Amino acid sequence: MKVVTGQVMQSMDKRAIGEFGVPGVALMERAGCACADAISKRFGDGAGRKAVIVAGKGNNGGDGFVISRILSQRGWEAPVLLLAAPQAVTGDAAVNLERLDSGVVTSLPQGLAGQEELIKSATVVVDALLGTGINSEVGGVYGEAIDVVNACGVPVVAVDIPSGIDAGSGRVLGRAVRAELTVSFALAKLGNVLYPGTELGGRLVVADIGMPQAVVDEAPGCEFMDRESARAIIRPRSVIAHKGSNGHCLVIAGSAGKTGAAAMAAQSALRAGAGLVSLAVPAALNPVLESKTTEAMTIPIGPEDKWHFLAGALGELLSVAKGKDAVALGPGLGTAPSTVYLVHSLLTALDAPLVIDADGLNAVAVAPELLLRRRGRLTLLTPHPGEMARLMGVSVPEVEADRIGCARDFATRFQVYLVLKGARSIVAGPDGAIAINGSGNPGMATGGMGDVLTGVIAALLGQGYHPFAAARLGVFLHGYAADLMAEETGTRGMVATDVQEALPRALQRLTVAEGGAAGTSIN
Ligand SMILES: NC(=O)C1=CN([C@@H]2O[C@H](COP(=O)(O)OP(=O)(O)OC[C@H]3O[C@@H](n4cnc5c(N)ncnc54)[C@H](O)[C@@H]3O)[C@@H](O)[C@H]2O)[C@@H](O)CC1
Ligand SMILES: [K+]
Repeated sequence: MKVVTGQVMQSMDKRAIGEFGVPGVALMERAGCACADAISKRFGDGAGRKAVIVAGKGNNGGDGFVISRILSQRGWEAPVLLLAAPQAVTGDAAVNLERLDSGVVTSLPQGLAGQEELIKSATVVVDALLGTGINSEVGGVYGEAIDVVNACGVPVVAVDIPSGIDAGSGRVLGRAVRAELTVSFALAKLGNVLYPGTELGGRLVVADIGMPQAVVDEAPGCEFMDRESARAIIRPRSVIAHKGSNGHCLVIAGSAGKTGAAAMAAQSALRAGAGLVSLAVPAALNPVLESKTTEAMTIPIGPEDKWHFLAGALGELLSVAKGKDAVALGPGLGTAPSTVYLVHSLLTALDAPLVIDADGLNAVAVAPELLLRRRGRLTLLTPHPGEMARLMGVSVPEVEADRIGCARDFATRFQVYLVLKGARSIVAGPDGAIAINGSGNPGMATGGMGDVLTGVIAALLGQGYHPFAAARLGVFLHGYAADLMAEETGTRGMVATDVQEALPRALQRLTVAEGGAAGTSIN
């Protein structure tokens, strides 16, 4: 599913109207109608139902006027509380304001004070205060109105996006409405799918409002990874496949106390469909990993009494890496200076597609310019916000304030593919392309989940997926496996090996056709 910024959506509206001759009032009619339909579907129709529409003076309010008219025709009582003088309403919104029966609209330029009882008596409150036109922090009467709506205890349906959310980032501009359902138009906005906006919007429905297909197709946006997008990437496995044709991955991982990271990365690569997995570990750890893993082949590297990799392991590792289809570097490596040195040498010497995580990233952060010396070889990094901050030399809050910007900036500057992990992981390509992952849940906020993702992505790279496809499918599959686990056992107490073991089921669900896939509800 494509998602766009609020600004892109506004220019799409202009293009549809100016270039394709679609009247703005027709777009508004379909937008209002889609909201009314969603409300009817959720609450039914007929007498005894009351929708209180809280409207601003822009086109978001205009949609609210249409909703009032349509619900009234369906037997609802649908009063409009307009936070402006009627003469402040212009354009398509004014056309729809005039179409309302007298007595339906109460003009309240001073705010909602005194309307609390009416609002509390509603079946549903419709939030039509602010949409993509929001241009500053919300305060004054709009801010107070948002507080009243949030305090009323009645289900709220947001028109396009909860009022107060920045459509380009999902940020709360001062304060924002909390809705149980959001009906967004033509395409979802970034603010509908990124936190905290996505959480405040509740369930999201994206409605077709008759935007010309060319306008939709040509709009610059990014991909939101949902089941459909994952299915479009995933390739069927050949019935005559053999272990050699499903990719041989090498995992370079482990140090004292971190054998689990190595085991999970290797095992997850197998669970994500790798044909063969070799696991190179510091020699002293080999007995532990021999018993921890069954299908993966362990390769002891370096002196028998060493619990971490030494710089001198380069030659051994390069010969082990020969002929491998993908290499995963980093899980549980530790940060011993000689290991960091080894990672730097491997960066410039390894030819196979390379996924770097965890301590591998900490080593890269010391000298990120080494990435540029990989000269056209494929590199994929999977930092969490802390690692991203170290890679960029900025603070974690700076990363969190602009996750897409940071991911894109690093990926284009260092010509790598990058997954910035976290709720709604961001995938960035060296050309600046962006995807946002839609799967996953808070149960994943535990140690080892990153090692599982590294294994999954390495397996996909090894099977020949393009790195941007491997990263997008990998993050979705990883989160989707966790979602399947959560369906069964909830999110508390979920551990990384649970997700690892659910990977085959997630793959199976994504490759078996789903009946009745019509509809655009995404969560
Ligand atoms: N033809 C179109 O452009 C269509 C637009 N649609 C609706 O129109 C919305 C966008 O409409 P607009 O561009 O009129 O913008 P909005 O209705 O989102 O709000 C803009 C109005 O709010 C004011 N405003 C901005 N930030 C504010 C703040 N922080 N506090 C108080 N007031 C603030 C602006 O001065 C402006 O008057 C979409 O979200 C969607 O709901 C739909 O009807 C589909 C068609
Ligand atoms: K709204």
